[in-house]
Amino acid sequence: MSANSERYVIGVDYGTLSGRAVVVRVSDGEEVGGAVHEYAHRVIEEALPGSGVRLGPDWALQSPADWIDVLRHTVPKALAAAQVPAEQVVGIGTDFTACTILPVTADGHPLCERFPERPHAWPKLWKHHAAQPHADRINALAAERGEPWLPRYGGKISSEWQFAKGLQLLEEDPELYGLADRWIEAADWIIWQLAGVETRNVCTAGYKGIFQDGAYPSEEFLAALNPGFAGFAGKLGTDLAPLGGLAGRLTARAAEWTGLPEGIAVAVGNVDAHVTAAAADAVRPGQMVAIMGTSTCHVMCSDRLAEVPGMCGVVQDGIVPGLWGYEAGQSAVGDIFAWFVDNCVPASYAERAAEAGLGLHEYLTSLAAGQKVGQHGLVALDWHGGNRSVLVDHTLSGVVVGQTLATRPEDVYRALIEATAYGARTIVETFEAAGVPVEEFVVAGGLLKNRFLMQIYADVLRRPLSVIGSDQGPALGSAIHAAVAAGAYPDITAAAAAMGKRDAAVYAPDKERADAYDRLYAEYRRLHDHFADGDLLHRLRAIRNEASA
Ligand SMILES: Nc1ncnc2c1ncn2[C@@H]1O[C@H](COP(=O)(O)OP(=O)(O)O)[C@@H](O)[C@H]1O
Ligand SMILES: O=C(CO)[C@@H](O)[C@@H](O)COP(=O)(O)O
Repeated sequence: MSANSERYVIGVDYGTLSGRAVVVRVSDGEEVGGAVHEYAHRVIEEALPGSGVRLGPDWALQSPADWIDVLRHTVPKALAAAQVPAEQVVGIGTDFTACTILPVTADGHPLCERFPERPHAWPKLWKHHAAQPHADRINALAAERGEPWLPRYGGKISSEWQFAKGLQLLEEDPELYGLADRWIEAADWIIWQLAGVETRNVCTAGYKGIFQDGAYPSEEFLAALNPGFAGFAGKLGTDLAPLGGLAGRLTARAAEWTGLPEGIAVAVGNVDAHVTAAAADAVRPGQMVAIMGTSTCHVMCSDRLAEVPGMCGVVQDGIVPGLWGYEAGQSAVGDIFAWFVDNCVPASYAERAAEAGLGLHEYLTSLAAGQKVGQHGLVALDWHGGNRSVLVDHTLSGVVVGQTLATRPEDVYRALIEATAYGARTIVETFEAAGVPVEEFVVAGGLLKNRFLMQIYADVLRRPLSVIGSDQGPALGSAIHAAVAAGAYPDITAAAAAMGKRDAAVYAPDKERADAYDRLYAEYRRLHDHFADGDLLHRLRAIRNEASA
């Protein structure tokens, strides 16, 4: 095929701090150009932009204007970097963090445009954890009534999800709740902006919107939570669009933002984690893909339906049509290392790192890598951002046990990395115990760059790690969905086989280290089970909240 008859697709990935676009060749998945745009407002955690209105603990918001800026900046830059004429682009696909969700009017305008001084008018980012009390009530009532959907979510829904955040909106700002004609995932809102039509994708509706077997939780259930909540599902959508489907065609307005031709295919919205499975060509049953960045998401297709305790969810067609899609997760992974580096390392370390020409992560890693397994005498719980799986409790918090006067920053840094690996092993073991085998563990995401960390995971998990062949997994995955929506491939599996990239067994476990880690993992599990009921950690959280109210 001559260069100017090649077809290309654009994948846009909306992350926690930035958005990126890649231009991808349809025939083989080659990424020919890309661009990143940092959100001007980053994560809004302390005060609202403009008004300065203070936010409570565990709040995390984003700005929709930042998302449009990503389209304006990254797509033209990525096209220029790729030296691909816009006329050769046949489709665009996007993925978002989930459940990043916002109240909008019937024509799609975010309420924060009209009410910028009201916290509940803004999109709540996935890691907004202030709806935990609402999630607790939903879980308690669902368990009491034996709601059939609850086991599909491992026995508990998360405070990150649509219903918990929606109930918080109703109870803390009922007037805004009334003004919100629609309550929509950012994953679907961005498609509305691109294609001019409101669609709801199967993936976010199934995992974050409790849509199971063709229905949301009943009006009766919702009314029992709060009579004003009875009609909440009316703000969602029941006509769900399949993954890889065509949501619509690029509007003139979106063509102007992006420089792309009006009328090209816009793929149905999707989630960053779930699209990455296609990017790694890992959409067959038993291939668990761990997307390791600020948080870790574990996604896996399976041909069997099982109730895995503490999983985020199992959704029919949730990753690719025709299979059950499972998701589990760890709320904070890279975020824990970032917290440590930002708050717990003395200036002398920063100086030595700078002298060595290293960042603090790399410097601490180089020091930690010289130790034997267990030499630091520590075991930690990776709960600094709460526990998504398998405990589903965001009011749990981090624990480090075994510190002495000899404990050094690199010891704690290594213990925190190990804790996240133990958390991943807990998830894998829980799936297998529930009858859903994990046959291959595939890693994607920003933490791949830390080879020492990857080796710890291989040793702790006692299994080889396969690695995605792209450092822009979600954006590549979105591009693959765009190719399907544009009709270039019959389905996601075929497109993933042609365009996705994976190297098998890149990290192999070392038997001696794996044996040593078995002992430490047993200690982690004891500590995990000891603190799992949240008795002490919940009390501490309540004291903190009272003191900072
Ligand atoms: N060398 C490193 N070792 C371990 N963690 C790192 C390293 N460099 C960055 N991080 C962490 O990786 C996370 C960013 O991951 P990335 O995949 O780029 O982001 P995102 O999850 O937002 O897509 C941050 O939380 C940061 O603390
Ligand atoms: O919750 C999900 C997927 O369901 C993720 O979007 C969320 O953890 C955010 O992921 P990142 O840490 O931004 O990669």
